[in-house]
Amino acid sequence: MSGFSSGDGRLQDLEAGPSKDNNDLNTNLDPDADTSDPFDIDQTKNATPQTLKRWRQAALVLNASRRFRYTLDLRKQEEKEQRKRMIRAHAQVIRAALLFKLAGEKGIVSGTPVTLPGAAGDFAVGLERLALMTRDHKLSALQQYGGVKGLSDLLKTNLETGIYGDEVDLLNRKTAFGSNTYPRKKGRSFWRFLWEAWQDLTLIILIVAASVSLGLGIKTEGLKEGWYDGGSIFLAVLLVIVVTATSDYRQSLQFQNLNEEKRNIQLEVVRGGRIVKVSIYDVVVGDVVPLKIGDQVPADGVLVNGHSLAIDESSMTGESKIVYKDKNEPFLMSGCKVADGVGTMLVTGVGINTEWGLLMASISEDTGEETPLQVRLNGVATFIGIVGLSVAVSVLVVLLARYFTGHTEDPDGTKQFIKGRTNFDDAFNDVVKIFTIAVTIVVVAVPEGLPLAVTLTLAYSMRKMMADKALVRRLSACETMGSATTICSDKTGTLTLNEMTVVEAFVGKKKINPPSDSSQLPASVVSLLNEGVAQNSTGNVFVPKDGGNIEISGSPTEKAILSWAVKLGMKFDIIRSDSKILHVFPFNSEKKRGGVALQGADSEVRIHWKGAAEIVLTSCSGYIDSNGCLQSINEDKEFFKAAIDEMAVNSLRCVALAYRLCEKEKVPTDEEGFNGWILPEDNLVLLAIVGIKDPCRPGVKDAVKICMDAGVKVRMVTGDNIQTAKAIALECGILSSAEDATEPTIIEGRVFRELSDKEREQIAKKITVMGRSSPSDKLLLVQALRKGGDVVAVTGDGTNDAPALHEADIGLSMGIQGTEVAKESSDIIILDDNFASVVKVVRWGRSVYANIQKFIQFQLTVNVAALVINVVAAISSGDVPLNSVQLLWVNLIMDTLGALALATEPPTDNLMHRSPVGRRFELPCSCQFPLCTLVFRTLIL
Ligand SMILES: Nc1ncnc2c1ncn2[C@@H]1O[C@H](COP(=O)(O)OP(=O)(O)OP(=O)(O)O)[C@@H](O)[C@H]1O
Ligand SMILES: [Ca+2]
Repeated sequence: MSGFSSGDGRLQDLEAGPSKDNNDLNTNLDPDADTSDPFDIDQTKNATPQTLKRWRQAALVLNASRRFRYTLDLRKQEEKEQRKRMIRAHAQVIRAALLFKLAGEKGIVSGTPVTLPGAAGDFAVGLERLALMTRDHKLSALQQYGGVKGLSDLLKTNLETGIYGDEVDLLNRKTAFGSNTYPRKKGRSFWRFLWEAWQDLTLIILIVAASVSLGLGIKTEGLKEGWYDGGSIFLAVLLVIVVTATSDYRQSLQFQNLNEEKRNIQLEVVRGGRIVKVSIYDVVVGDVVPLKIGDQVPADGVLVNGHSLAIDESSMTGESKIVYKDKNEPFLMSGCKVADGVGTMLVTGVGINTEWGLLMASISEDTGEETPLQVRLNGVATFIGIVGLSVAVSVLVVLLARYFTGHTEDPDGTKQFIKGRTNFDDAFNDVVKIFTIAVTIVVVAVPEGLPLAVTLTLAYSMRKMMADKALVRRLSACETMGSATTICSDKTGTLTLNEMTVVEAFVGKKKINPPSDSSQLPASVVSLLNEGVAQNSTGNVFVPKDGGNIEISGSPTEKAILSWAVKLGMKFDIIRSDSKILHVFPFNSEKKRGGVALQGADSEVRIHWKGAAEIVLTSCSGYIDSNGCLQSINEDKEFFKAAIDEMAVNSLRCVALAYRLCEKEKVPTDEEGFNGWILPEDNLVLLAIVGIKDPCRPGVKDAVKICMDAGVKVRMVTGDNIQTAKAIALECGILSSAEDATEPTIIEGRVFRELSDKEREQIAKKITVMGRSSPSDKLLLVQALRKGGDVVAVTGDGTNDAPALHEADIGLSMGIQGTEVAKESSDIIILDDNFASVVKVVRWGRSVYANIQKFIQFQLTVNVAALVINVVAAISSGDVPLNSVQLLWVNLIMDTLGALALATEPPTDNLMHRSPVGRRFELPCSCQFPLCTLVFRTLIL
């Protein structure tokens, strides 16, 4: 039977899982070995619906609704997909119906799309017409308004500086066009849960039995004495119902809150010239929203400008197709993801007026799912259930036989049943009693509480993890995290603070000290540098008119470089308007650089590149020296390489800035040409190399140590320079000494990539630090480690980390720096981006296993004890020592209260001093759990 370990009879420490010398971990890991056992699903994360269906069918369940609570509803899932398709097809009709219903419930949506033909509020364009235009992708309508520019005027928006954005303005927009919220499907009420808890086969049988026994009791013994049996059963049943309903209700509230949390995305919009962070619910029509790779399109809108902007519309259309957006295809649909490129959009439709909003309003989000533990405990429960059932049947047969053959006596010695003499009422009464006993034995024996206990424990640790800054997106991640054997963490932001400052700068061969002292440089160099920084950036610098502090926004690396340039004297707005951007190649982790083509006032076309220093350096053929003269780089390449290495060894992140001129003939003339234009990236002229400091997070060293003690290996997979990676790894204790740091302990992504599958699998275990990795290297590492039997947790923030996050046993995304796409592929979101929080998650995960083990021991001993006593007694004396009322109370305490109590046991420090349970968690089974406890319990009972 699955779920039962091979069991060598040794007594196990409860919280330990398998002991340290357990190295059969690797033997049964072939992922597709032995699929004959339906309960043998070691990863439910990417399990097929067929597999899930199979284990459900294989489980012996008396109370399906109880055991499969909070598991994935396969049918509903299908319905959801259908609904999505339907909404695409009949959006208008559904919207009308929904609004009608809402109006009936009392009109609560502001800005209901009424058919205002012309204007809406202060605006010269009506909501209905806007919605129609976006919905049907009507380019002609947009042209009628005078294109995006004309539309923005109608919406009183400035395409550069956004809407004005004060309270009055926002309110106006909300009343005219609605807000970006949608009516939620209401959660089920407590009464619903009560009602459902009652509909449970065994409980119904018990209620019937209780009624019969109550009636008979009162009839034969009078009201005063006779209520006792039936009444207690009633009371027990009632208690079970109330406790179950209450815990279910609380859980559902918890999931609702979590969903709220998940949906409340924070994003940047441009308002009043500055970039501000707002909640997705606060986006209004007219907002100008910058989009970059990994973002979710927050509302319906049109493209203002964009560069190779590609949108993944699969979440709406269902087909995974990447659509490129440009002037001819400017309509953006809410809910889709940016797959590539950068752009800016003008919001034209929000909330219920978008298809996304409609979808959200009409689909209830109960993301049930099963966890590996649940599956395997179902196996255990089924096994025990079968045993219990056979015992119950034999007890029933024995008791009935003894009764009808006249072998049973009342306490006063008279025979209970004498053929022909005992009247029907008495006999019926006694038979009902016997029957109740049999049913009770089934109820007691079938441990429906087992799978339930898992959910309870998981929900509890989920709540606790939340308090520890980890938002659990998939429940099963809690438990899987407890069995993790390795964590592949990225460096930037997780191990480090992500607070970057430029601390070293080379211009030419001259080290500028302090790095922002522009007096050491000729003006021509400074202005070229400033141009490269200001234009080749996704960040923004906002200088308040009233002379407040300068606000710099963007990714941490961008921010560091921008503020360095500001100190050098860069006037962001002026430089931005001095030259025209022709084309952008946005920064991505694969190429590790980003570029931009500019046309200056002198109509010269310059291409600026900025990226990982040693990579940009290889494309340079010259450099500008500190006097502003162009030099050939050939003899000096070694000098620059050494300079980069030196900065990297001091744990600095190195970024190089370079540029080149572009011949006029090579510049495309039309939009089509620009879209396919690959910016020339050879023959560059190096402008500067900057070293950016990003200090280690305080506390990370301790967290790494805790992991090591717990037998969880920490690996660093970073896009940064390998020397920088090494320095940080040493600093936070991932590498113990510099001598350790040889290949393959520390390896470059490129080297790893080029190995064969087999070789990769072999060396993956040895890798501790991987530098200059691309996101696909991360995926390769995860695959190799998993093949080798590791349970892998992966952290990631970038969009292209998504495959690795998906592949890993547990994907952890970063709440602050992480993109929406990464978050969506992850199982847990680390809200403070901190590695220490990851470690706390491990601890809670382990406590899940510990609690489940305790619960199983508790439940099994009681179960077996109760069964043994009854069988022995029934066969030997024809009576059972525990009557149904007593049995019921035992069961009640075990199944429900026991689960509640043991599920919420907090973890002990001991948990983090053991090796991880790995992929095969051993459940304590009949041959393992302490016999003495069993005997003891049997005696007590
Ligand atoms: N905005 C940027 N513009 C230009 N170059 C950048 C930018 N951001 C990072 N880089 C360069 O690219 C390199 C790696 O980037 P990548 O995105 O792959 O790693 P990361 O995600 O920042 O690091 P980690 O993987 O540790 O989280 C950096 O070392 C830096 O030199
Ligand atoms: Ca990264």
